[in-house]
Amino acid sequence: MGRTLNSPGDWWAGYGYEIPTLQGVAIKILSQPCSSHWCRWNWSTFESLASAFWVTEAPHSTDSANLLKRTVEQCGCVGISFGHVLVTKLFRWSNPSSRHYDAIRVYSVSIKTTSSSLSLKFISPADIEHHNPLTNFLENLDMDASTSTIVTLLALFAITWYAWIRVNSKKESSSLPPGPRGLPLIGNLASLDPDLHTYFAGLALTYGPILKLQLGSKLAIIVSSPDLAREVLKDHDVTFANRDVPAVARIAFYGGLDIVWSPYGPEWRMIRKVCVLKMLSNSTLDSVYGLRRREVQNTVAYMYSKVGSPINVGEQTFLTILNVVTSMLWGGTVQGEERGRLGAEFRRAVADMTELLGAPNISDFFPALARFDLQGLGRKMSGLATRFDQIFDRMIEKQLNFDALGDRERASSSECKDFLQFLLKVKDEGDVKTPLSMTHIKALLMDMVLGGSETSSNAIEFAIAEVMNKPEVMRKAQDELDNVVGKDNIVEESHIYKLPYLHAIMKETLRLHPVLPLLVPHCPSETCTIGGFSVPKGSRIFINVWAVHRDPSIWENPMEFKPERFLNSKLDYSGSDFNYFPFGSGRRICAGIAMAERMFLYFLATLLHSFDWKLPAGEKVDLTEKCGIVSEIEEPSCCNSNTKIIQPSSLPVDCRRSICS
Ligand code: HEM
Repeated sequence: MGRTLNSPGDWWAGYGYEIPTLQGVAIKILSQPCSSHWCRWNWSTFESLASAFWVTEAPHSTDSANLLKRTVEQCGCVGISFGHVLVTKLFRWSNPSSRHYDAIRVYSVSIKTTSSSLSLKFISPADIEHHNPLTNFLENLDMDASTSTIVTLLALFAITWYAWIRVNSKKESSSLPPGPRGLPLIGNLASLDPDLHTYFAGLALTYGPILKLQLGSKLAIIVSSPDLAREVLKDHDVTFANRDVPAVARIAFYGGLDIVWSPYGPEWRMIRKVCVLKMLSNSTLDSVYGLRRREVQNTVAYMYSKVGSPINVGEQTFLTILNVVTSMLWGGTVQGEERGRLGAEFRRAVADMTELLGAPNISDFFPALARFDLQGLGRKMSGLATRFDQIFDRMIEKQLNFDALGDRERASSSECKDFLQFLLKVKDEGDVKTPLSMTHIKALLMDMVLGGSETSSNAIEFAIAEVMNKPEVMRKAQDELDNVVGKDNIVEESHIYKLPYLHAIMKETLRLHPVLPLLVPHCPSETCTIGGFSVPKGSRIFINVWAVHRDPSIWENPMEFKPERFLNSKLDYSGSDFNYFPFGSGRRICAGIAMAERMFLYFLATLLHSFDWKLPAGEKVDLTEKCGIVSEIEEPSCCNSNTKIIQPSSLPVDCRRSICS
């Protein structure tokens, strides 16, 4: 069913030829660009449009076929009749009084071109609508010749464009990664499990290391192998350095003006630089070691007062980290009586927020429905965000009043003591290119409170729970601490660099429990090829670091908590090895690694050095994970449950130091 035209200039007007229903086609291969108004397309345009072409029948008579041929010759350079233009005109020439053509049908053709030949392959007419709506439409319109030509041209353009889109979208969908078949409209939403990381890992076993899910109108791509993670986060780092911002994140993070959700660009660079330099760099962290020390010691004192009775380790850890973060931000902490009450309340609010951030939301899958907030997640997030906003407002006001009261020395000092003060100073100084607004400042505070507290405290809680389930690991860590710190000394941050086994515990904890198991979803700014598959611009990319960290082809006995595997390993948190990247990799790697590492090691070292921890005989901590965007232990390691008691054992037998506070 094809015909090849071998030489430029060769042309063919078939009449009832090759395909019985095809009555006539005018083709002339253009060897020269054409100047005729009939033919606006030169050869290269012709080539580029070739895959989305339309051929139109000539009028239904031998004469008109000849006329067609003659006309083509007269025009000198008419290519394949683009849709109806030629035919319409020809028909009018052959029978100017009639507006009726009884046999016009449109067939789509796929045209393959090489430098000197053009082959036409007619797609079965049965597949194609016989009464083309455009033709009918044109027939029924009462137009003069020039209007008709304009309308025809416009329609033609629309058809060509539509065909081009269809051909491309077909091409695109055939090159997308594999994935489970979905239902019309909702795609795979019906089968989506809220524990995304385990659900995705299960799917990867069937569909391979890159797969797709259609979530309403949103395409999700899931990557679960080191090689493909490298392609996304290293080879195409810039393209994937964007975020697909969930609707609830816009609410919580002031429209996404923070570091985590900002699109890649100068504004993101500016706010990230400000935070990293002035809050999260090693030199700033060194300068505020006193704050960490004070908070950790306060927590130890609190635990000491509870020796012999159960404590909620997760809550205490969270509060310690939160106090460190807030005292770095604006000098505020929660102490005394408020500690238990506010700690729990604050923790719940932060956990609720991160849970909402990871929750499947119809507003994301069908953005047109976002304004209805069908699941009420936006409303919930608004309520939580307002509480934080009020705290930020109070702190900012306090800071501004403090400066206005004329603590001149402080106000004029270039040495800003806390981060909020520094941010307000940067805002007032006003960088013209990328100014920092009050909304930016609040968005950054939200990043630090949310990003800084729950991630680190959940990781520490996982570590304590794992260590408690493996008394031999606890013993080794305590032996190392006794050797380096001494039994009756207090752990200082300077000790942590001499504790390889403790480092190994941290790495192993983040291997088995990367607290952001799918990182923060990335989003390509343009369509890209990953693992040979097309990953369309705007899709939501989940990198399943949790699955990579448990891949038996990479890790021996991956489910076992075994810090020793890291003792002689070069793996670190830099994201340069895609077998292990709990903090992500590339441009959007975690901005708080230095702080997380210090807090984790210093706090865990202090807890293990200060107390013996034990579970009731025969008990194990259940480490089942629950995951929004951040994972946590499903059943908190808490005192409320009779079965999961974690306690520092009572003095004088078990407190490991003579000075516990
Ligand atoms: C154990 C603790 C932590 C872990 C495991 C962790 C992990 C991560 C991960 C996986 C990402 C996303 C990377 C990506 O999308 O490719 C991230 C982003 C981020 N983290 Fe952390 N994080 C921790 C602690 C912290 C702390 C303490 C802070 C700051 C106080 C922080 C601030 C941030 C920020 C601002 C981002 C966004 C970076 C960007 O998009 O440019 N994180 N973190």
